[in-house]
Amino acid sequence: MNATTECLTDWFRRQRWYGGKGRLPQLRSIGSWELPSDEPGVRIRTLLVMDDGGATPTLYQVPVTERPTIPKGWGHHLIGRVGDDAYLFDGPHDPAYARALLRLLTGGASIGEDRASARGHLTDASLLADAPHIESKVLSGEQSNTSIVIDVNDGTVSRPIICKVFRALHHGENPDVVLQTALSAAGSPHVPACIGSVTGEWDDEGRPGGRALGHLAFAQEFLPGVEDAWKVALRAAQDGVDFAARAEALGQATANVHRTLAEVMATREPSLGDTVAAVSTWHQRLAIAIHEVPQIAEHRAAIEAVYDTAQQSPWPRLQRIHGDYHLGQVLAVPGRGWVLLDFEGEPLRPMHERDQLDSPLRDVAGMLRSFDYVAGSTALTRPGTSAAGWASDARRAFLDGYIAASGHDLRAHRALLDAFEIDKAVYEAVYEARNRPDWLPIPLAAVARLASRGMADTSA
Ligand SMILES: Nc1ncnc2c1ncn2[C@@H]1O[C@H](COP(=O)(O)OP(=O)(O)O)[C@@H](O)[C@H]1O
Ligand SMILES: O=P(O)(O)O[C@H]1O[C@H](CO)[C@@H](O[C@H]2O[C@H](CO)[C@@H](O)[C@H](O)[C@H]2O)[C@H](O)[C@H]1O
Repeated sequence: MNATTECLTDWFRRQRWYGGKGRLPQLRSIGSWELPSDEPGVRIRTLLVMDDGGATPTLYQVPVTERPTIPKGWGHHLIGRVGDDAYLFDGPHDPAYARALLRLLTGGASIGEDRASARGHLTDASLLADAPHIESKVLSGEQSNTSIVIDVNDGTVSRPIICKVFRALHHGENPDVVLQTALSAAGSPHVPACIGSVTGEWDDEGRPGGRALGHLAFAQEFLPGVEDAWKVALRAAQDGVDFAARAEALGQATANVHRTLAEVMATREPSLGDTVAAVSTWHQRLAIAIHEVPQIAEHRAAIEAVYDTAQQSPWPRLQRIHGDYHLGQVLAVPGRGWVLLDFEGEPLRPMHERDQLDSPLRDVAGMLRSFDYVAGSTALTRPGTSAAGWASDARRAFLDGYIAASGHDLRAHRALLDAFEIDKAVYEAVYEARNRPDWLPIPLAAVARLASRGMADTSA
């Protein structure tokens, strides 16, 4: 371990994006590259660091800057001291890194060495002003990656963009970049306009050819001062404000996004092999969940009966979908409507499963669960208040909007939709047990309700 990697170990544990939660990382350098700096005395590097401490190794992207002094107010971005005369900082918080990243992205050049390198890809320059003056800051909040909001200003017009720096890296295209770039290029108003991305290549002994290739960063239009749909919906539910019209519009936006994805990317009729594989994934997930959350076991037989019925139902065409769709992934943009974000898929699923064709019903079920979460969270945080009626109205309106805009009568796929919803609630039970045990009752109640209601009930 070199001095830089050594100084990262303790800092890693405190990072929101670090997957090792509470465990000491075992770090190993895989490679690095240096970005040209426009500030004398400042060195800008991106390190690729493998953590071998978990059940499977995880590769992280760690942009760092080195400065001879600690600028005023920068103490909490300090990673440590390297050598006698340099301090190491968390790169995304350093404007010199933000400028260098933007130059890489727009320049289209490749940078780096044999072991690891990066290349910029500019897809739409229209959102970037000429000879820009740039200010940057890292978006606060619970994020699995690190997003830098960069204000690009040509002296007259100021336009913010957001550049998401992916932290955990995987071989293969990142669906967040691929799907939003495709939707943006097709003119969809339901995603932020895309500006470009950075891809990287690094040594990976486990892969044929010994090399891996994946996305490192993604730049989009930033929509300032907007709220996400979770906040908007929660406030409406708690204030007793009807949400049906907005839920219906969200159903329409979802159907429009699915339609555009089906037009510009591959689709196929599901084969028997596809449905068998999907149902087997539900069963595997159920088995893992019962192991981690034993309260689910009493519903196992009823859940498996729903899965059996779903297996025999007709399945709609497979296509690319959002993959981890919930109210927190949607922005309410005044004058534009609902804008979807974060097409990276469920963080607890391996990346190679997330870039496959999938059923659009997975997204529909995800959002139905999210309305139920609004009611569940209201009951937990405001004892004595019920938003159950609000949630069932919102669920119904969302389905109505989706059906009207897509022309697909989802209620005819009721058993299948129930199966996807149970699968999501089972996933949520594991997610909550690991991350927010106080919220576990929300998905557990849904599992019990959905497992017991059978297929006779056709209400939303
Ligand atoms: N283009 C954007 N405009 C405005 N806010 C955004 C934009 N992209 C992301 N955000 C904000 O950043 C948060 C995290 O973004 P997300 O893509 O979900 O990142 P992560 O993959 O790290 O979870 C969002 O919930 C939203 O509040
Ligand atoms: O946004 P992420 O990709 O990190 O998604 C994960 O975290 C979500 C919680 O932030 C989790 O969503 C669950 O809680 C939401 C309320 O906080 C609720 O609206 C969702 O319906 C519910 O699934 C998501 O499952 C998880 O993958």
